[in-house]
Amino acid sequence: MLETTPNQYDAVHSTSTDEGFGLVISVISMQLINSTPDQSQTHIEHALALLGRGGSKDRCYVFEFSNDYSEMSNTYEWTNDGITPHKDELQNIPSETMPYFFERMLEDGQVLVDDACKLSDSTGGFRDELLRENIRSMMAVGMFLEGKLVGFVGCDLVNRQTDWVERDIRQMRLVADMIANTISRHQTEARLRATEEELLQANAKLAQLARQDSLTDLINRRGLDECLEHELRRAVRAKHSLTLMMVDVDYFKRLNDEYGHLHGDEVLKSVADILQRNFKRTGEYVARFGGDEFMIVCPQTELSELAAQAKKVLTEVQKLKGKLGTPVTVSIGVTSSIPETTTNTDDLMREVDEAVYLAKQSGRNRMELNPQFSTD
Ligand SMILES: Nc1nc2c(ncn2[C@@H]2O[C@H](COP(=O)(O)OP(=O)(O)OP(=O)(O)O)[C@@H](O)[C@H]2O)c(=O)[nH]1
Repeated sequence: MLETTPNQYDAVHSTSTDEGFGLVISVISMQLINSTPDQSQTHIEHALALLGRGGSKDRCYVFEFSNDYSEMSNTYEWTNDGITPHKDELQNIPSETMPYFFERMLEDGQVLVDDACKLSDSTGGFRDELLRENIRSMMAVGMFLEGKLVGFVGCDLVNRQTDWVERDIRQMRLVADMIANTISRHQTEARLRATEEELLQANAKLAQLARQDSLTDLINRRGLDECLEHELRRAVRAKHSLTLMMVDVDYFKRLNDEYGHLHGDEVLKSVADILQRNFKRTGEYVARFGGDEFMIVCPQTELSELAAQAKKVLTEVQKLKGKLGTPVTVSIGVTSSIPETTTNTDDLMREVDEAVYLAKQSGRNRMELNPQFSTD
């Protein structure tokens, strides 16, 4: 919320003196310099209000041109009590509807009208628009950025007339410069923020890619290491069980050799899909460990439930033959425990590796628990 102190009020009621106007300008300047892009609307409108009240104007406004000057829009407006605002209806006004105004603004950088009733017929649509809004006197002063006209700041007197003097133009030009700089600074800051946001998103995407296996879209070995470490620490703290399951495609090298590498890739993707569908509870992670090996981390799961899930995986993988045309099976090793504070992820990896080895030795296409967790 912007506050105007009693001194500032005194000042805005006395801008007919240089001293009064100087004070108003310094108030406007201070507010605009300190404003951030999200305060832009409030602060620029407040600057227009100070300008309007000080100079007993009825309406003060900012218009911004499109890059090619084909149209202009009223972007900020202040109106005195009892004066109709026009901002909403003055959007994307084509320049060809007011050629007189555009030509004067582009050539002189300002348009001054002491009395709209005295404008000649050659001013066409511009005079008609002023009279339609009951504007007798108006002044518009160009806003320039690096020499380019980007819009204008203006004011109207409604149903009353004045002869603008040099001091009025000078004051308006100062405000126009300050507002132009503020808009430009806010646009630059907004662009900077957008770039920062893009960079953050790109970094997040890179971080995600660094943890993702490109063939299966599962998390990769690096991602698995992070998840397993995290879940292990959680299980130790909460004293609950943690299960690690390894799924290894049987005779995958032979499959590659006989049917080609691309076919091998299809097998890996299909197995990954099956695993993802079967292990998607909160805290469960499916990772491609490398080559034809997958790992699943399951916190707090009953062994009997895991055995059922593993059997389901074995069955679904066998059924891939229908889709892929070649027999596919996997061997599954499982290790599960309530970890000690001294347990580390290498321990779990070694245990699960032993379980898979056992499954391979015992004929493949089966699941083995690490012997110390026999379900018998
Ligand atoms: N198509 C394909 N093959 C891969 C990929 N990564 C690794 N491989 C192959 O996977 C094969 C793994 O073979 P092995 O480790 O000998 O295992 P296996 O033939 O499945 O034997 P068992 O595990 O004992 O049943 C190797 O031939 C690798 O070249 C991949 O991304 N795509």
